[in-house]
Amino acid sequence: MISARGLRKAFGDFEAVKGIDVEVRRGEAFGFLGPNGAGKSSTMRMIASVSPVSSGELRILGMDPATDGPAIRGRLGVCPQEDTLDNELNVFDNLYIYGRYFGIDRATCRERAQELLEFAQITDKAKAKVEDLSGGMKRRLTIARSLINNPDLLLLDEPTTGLDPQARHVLWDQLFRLKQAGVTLVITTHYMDEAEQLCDRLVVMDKGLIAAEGSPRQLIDAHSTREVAELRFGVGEHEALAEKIEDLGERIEVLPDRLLVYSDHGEDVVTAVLDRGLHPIATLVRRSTLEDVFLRLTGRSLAD
Ligand SMILES: Nc1ncnc2c1ncn2[C@@H]1O[C@H](COP(=O)(O)OP(=O)(O)OP(=O)(O)O)[C@@H](O)[C@H]1O
Repeated sequence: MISARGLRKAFGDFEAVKGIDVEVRRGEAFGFLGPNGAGKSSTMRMIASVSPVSSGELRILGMDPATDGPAIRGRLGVCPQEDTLDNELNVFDNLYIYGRYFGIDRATCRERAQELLEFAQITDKAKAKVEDLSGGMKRRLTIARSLINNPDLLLLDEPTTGLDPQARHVLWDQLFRLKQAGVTLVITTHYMDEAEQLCDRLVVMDKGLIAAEGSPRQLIDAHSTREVAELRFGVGEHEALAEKIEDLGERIEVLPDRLLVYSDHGEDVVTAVLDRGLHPIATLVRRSTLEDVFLRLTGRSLAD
C-alpha cells in the first residue's frame, strides 16, 4: 500500500524527514509514533500526496505521488490533525458534498452519508450545525467524511488528540471496527496505550529518522525489560535516590514525580528498596509498555 525508500522532506535548509524506509501492507494498522517535531506529519502529508517529496522514492498504491497525485488522492481517506469541517454546512451535507467532490453520484452519496452517520453514531445530529457538535463528535464526523469514497487506505493524523477519555474511547472503537473491516490504517498518535492495542506494526520516529520498527510486542521485547517498578518518593528526592538503587535494575529513568526501575522481576526491586531502609510513598509494578520503549529510544517521556 505504501513503499518509501530514503524518503526525505526539506523545508529550506531544514530537513524534517531525513531518509526513511517504510512498507505498509494491505489490511494492516500501521503507526507512526514520535515526540513533537519528529517528522510524522511531514511524512503523512507526503503519503497523502499533498506535499511534494524532496528526495527518495515513494509509491502509494503502486503509484508515484509526483505524477499520479489525483489518482492517489481519489483512493485515500484523510483525517487531518486540524479540524477542516465545513461550518457553513450541516452535518449531513459535510458528508454529502464532500462525497460529490469525488464524483460520486447523488443517490449513492446520500446512501453513503446516511450509513456513515450511523457508523459515527451521530444520526440524530444529521441536521445540526457543525459548530454545535462536541469535540468528539466532530472528530467522528471527520473520520466518517474520510470514508465517503470507500478508501483503500485511511490516513489519520493524531485523531484522538485533545479529546476527553470517553470521547477517545468511542472514537477508538470506531477505528477498531474499521480495522476489523479490513481497511488499511496509517495513524500517528501520542497515545502509546492506544497504539499498542490498535497497531499491528509501528515505527518510532525521532528527529526525522526511524529509531525502531516492529510490532508493539517486538519493540517492547527488544527495548525494555519484562516489568517496571515505579517508585514515588518526596518531591525533589528522586535524583539522589536513583544513585542509591541503580544496581537494582537494568536501567533507571528519573522522571519529575517518580523513578522507573527496569527489571524482569519488579517485585524483587520493591523488596530490595524496602530492605535498604528506603520508604517510597507509593510503589507500582507493571509490565513494560510502548511508553517505556519510547522513553528509551527518544530519551523523552510523553509528558515532556
Ligand atoms: N511548512 C514548514 N516549513 C518549515 N518547517 C516545517 C514545516 N512543516 C514542518 N516543519 C518543521 O518540521 C519539523 C517536523 O514537523 P512535523 O509536523 O512533521 O512533526 P510531527 O512529528 O508531526 O510533530 P507533531 O507531533 O507536533 O505534529 C518541525 O521542526 C517543524 O517545525
